[in-house]
Amino acid sequence: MSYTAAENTVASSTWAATNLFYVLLVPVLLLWYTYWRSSRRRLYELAEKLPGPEGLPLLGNALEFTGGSHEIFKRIVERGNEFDEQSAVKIWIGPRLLLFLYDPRDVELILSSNVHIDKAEEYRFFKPWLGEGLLISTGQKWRSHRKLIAPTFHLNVLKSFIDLFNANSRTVVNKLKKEAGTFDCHDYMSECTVEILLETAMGVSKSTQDQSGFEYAMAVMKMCDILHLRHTKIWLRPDLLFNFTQYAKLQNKLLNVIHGLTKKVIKRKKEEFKNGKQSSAAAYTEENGVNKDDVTTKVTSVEGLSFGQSAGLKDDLDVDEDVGQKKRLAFLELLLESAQGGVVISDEEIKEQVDTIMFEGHDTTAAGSSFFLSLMGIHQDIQDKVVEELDQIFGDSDRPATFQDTLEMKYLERCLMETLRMFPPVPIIAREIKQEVTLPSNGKKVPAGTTVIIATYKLHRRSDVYPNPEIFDPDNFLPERSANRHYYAFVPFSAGPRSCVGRKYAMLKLKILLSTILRNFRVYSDIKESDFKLQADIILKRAEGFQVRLAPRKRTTTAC
Ligand code: HEM
Repeated sequence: MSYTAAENTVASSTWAATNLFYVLLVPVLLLWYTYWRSSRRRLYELAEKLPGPEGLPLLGNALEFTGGSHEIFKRIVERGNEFDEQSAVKIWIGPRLLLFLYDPRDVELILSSNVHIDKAEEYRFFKPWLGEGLLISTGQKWRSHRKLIAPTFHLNVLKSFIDLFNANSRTVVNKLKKEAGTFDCHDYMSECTVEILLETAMGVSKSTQDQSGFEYAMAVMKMCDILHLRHTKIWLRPDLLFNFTQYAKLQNKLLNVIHGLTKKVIKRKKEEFKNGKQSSAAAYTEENGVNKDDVTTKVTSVEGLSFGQSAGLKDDLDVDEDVGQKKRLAFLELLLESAQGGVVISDEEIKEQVDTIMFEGHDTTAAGSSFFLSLMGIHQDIQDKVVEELDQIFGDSDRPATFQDTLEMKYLERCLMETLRMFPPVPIIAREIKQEVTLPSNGKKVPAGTTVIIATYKLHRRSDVYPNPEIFDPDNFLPERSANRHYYAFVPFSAGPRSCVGRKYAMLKLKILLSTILRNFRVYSDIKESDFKLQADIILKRAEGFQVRLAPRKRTTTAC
């Protein structure tokens, strides 16, 4: 078939246009690249002066992140040790400059700031899951939602949860009785944590819950695996490539499970709210006659520490308990009440905050409690001391714990702190630096555009701060040892304006849960902490699972 004159004209002009496009594309790309490099000149100049391992052209140090989670974690820790003399270490992931900080003075500079509050670019992988929830939002939205949510984790509200913490701890003890031999305690801790969150922060009563708690916990764990892969595998970072992988399909399935639960929780709570039904905590308090006067105690600092952070540090959770009998609402109740006018918070925003609290409140405490049980299993002498303290508090009684009891669990608290020191469930915190800063530790300048990573795991193992940092020693948190320590040398819950909003909730719940378990069982572990295979996940975990054995305690009765 031959071309007509008109077809020939069209073909040749298309060809000319294509040629022109390519002729123009090259200089445009060159121009763009020159502009991009020159706009980053300051970043390259300052980065040059920061210490760090050599990288490859274009890829930088991205190849350090190959292999499984455990290998990556091990490699990063070993590479970090090579730079022990330095207070900060830079790496490049492609064009992104990352700076690891582990000197308490530098950590203070970032965490105490009201300016450096923007989360790193990497947090965007959470978006399909958590939307603009408290963990990743920024600016005015974060500020107003933080102001709204922080009071729902006030000590006065938390005290109304104590009976539910006790009841759920008893349930997990009964479930654990079925375990003979070695098993992974994380599954139990995870399920129980989800159920406690549903009953307390979400106010959904046990009778309306179903099996979805366990399903949810498993989906969260798999979601974290996918997010972790996106953090470490450079080719999974762009959405364009990720969306073509099998991980994207799996992510959609998991999000259906996760969002399915949150939507169900909000729907139920809205219905209850409409019908004027009170929350599980309020109902429990009323039914069981919890002393209302008990709800107005002053802020309590234990052994020089104030619920998970150094006593010298204060945040918006440490406001004076001066509200008297004024009613404070639990998390979801308050959000629903605030949503009535639709001005303070929208339905979509409530969903994002519920997803955020369910994630942040669940996986972190599940890991913390599982590490604690593993360490008790290893250090039998330390476990003896914890049990001795519990015996002094409870004697032969199998009564539930009160708030006052938790204040007396001083040795258990030290063990918990030491667990969070050695195995911080959130091993790194990342911020995007929008303004150039000078590091107090070495006077070096950090350029705007850097992703600063607070390396909590490494910070907590500094030998100049903690003598024998690799040894599990609860006495590290004796008041006399903590007194002169830099406040920012212990930040398992972060610190400053973006500190963990669930810090007090977590500490109170962990004390009741773990004391209940130890009042009922002796814990054993055959794996020493030096042999733990730590996993570089979003949340720090053991790759081999949290393997422990339990034996019933002699004086144990059916319930405590
Ligand atoms: C042992 C338990 C916990 C640990 C170690 C922990 C640790 C942390 C850390 C390190 C951060 C800062 C993260 C970052 O900046 O990237 C954080 C933030 C947060 N945590 Fe926790 N957390 C725990 C339990 C909880 C609980 C029980 C809740 C809620 C019930 C919770 C809710 C949150 C929220 C909402 C944020 C974001 C706060 C903001 O940016 O304003 N966490 N947590």
